[in-house]
Amino acid sequence: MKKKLILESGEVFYGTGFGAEQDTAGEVVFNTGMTGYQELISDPSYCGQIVCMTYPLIGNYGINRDDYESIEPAIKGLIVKELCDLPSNFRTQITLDELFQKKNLSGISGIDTRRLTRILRNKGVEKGKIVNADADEQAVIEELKSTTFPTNQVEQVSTKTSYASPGRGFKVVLVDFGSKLGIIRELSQRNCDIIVVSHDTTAEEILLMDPDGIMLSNGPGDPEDNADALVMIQKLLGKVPIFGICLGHQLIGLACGAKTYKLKFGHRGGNHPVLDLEKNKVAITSQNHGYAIDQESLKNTDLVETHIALNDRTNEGVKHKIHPCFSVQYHPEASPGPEDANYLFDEFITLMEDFKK
Ligand SMILES: NC(=O)CC[C@H](N)C(=O)O
Repeated sequence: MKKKLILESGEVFYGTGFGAEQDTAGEVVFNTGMTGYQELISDPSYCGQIVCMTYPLIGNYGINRDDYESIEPAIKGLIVKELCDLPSNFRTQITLDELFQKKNLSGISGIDTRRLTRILRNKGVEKGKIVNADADEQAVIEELKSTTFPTNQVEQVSTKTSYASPGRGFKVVLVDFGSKLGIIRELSQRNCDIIVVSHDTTAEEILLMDPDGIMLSNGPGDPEDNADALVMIQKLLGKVPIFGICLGHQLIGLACGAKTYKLKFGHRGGNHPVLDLEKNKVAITSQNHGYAIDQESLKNTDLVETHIALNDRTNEGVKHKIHPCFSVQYHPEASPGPEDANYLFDEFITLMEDFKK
C-alpha cells in the first residue's frame, strides 16, 4: 500500500502504509522516545495528532496487554522510519501493524523522519495528512490550509461517567481530562481510594464526594479551550489539596490568572531534563506537551515557579503560595520513560496528610 504524507507547507514524503487503509489528517508532531511507542499511541493527550517517531526502528517488541495508557487510542496516526513486522519479546501479543488494523488507525513507514523532524523543528508543528500515493497533492494542501481541527479533544477522551478504583487510603478525585492509566496506577500503588470523574464535573459535585485530594490529569489540546474547568479549580483551591499534571498543570496556571502559549514544536519524549529550582536537582522526565505556562504572566499571580526545562528554560512546574496546590508540566507517572519524578506522588500523599492535621 503506497502512501504519502503531505504537510500543509507543501512538503511531501513517500512511504508505505500500515494499519487501516483510510486517509488520516492531524497536527504532525515528533516524539524523541527510543521506546514506549505503545504507551504514546494510547496516551489520550495525542488526540488529534499524527506522531513522528524520531527513533528509526519502531515496533520491535510488539504490543502487549499491559502497556496501554488508555483503552481506545485517540492518536490520529503514526509516522516511522522502519516498522518492525517480526517483533521479539516475551510479552508480545500482536504486532504494531495488527494493533493499527484492529483499532482502525493509519500509519506510514519508510519516511525520512530526520528530514521531517528538522522541518517541524524549524517551521514549528503543522497540519498534515497521510493519503494514497496517487492523491492530488495540491488539493490536499488546499484542504489542509482551509481545515480547522476540532477543539473539543478533552470532551472526546474524558470519561462520560464517573467510576471508582477503590483503595483503603486517601480519597482522591481524579478529574479526567484524558488521563493516562499511569496516573491511576501510581495513586493505586499508594492505596488511594480513587473516583475518576468527567472533565465537566463541577466543584460542588466534587466536594460532595468529600475527597482528601484532587488530581487534575493530563489531556489533549489547547488549555484555553477548557473554561469550565477553570471555574471548578478556582472553587476548589484552598478547600482540598490539588496536584496537577501536564494539562492539569496548565489549567491551574490559567485558573490562577497566568497565561499559556503554544510552543513552536513542543516537548515530546522520555529524555527531557528538568531542574527543580527548590532542590537544585535535575530529573530526566517524560514529556508530551505543545503548550506551556507563560513565565512572565506568573508574576501577577499567587503561583511560584518550581521547575524549568533545561533544554529551553520554559516553565515545568508551579506551586501556590497560599493554598496546598502544586503541579508539573511533565509526567511523573512516566509511562513511558524514566521514573525520576515519581516522588511527586509521595509529595501529594504528604500534602494530603498535612492538610488533615
Ligand atoms: N500531556 C498533556 O497533558 C498535554 C497538555 C496540552 N494538551 C499540551 O499539549 O500542552
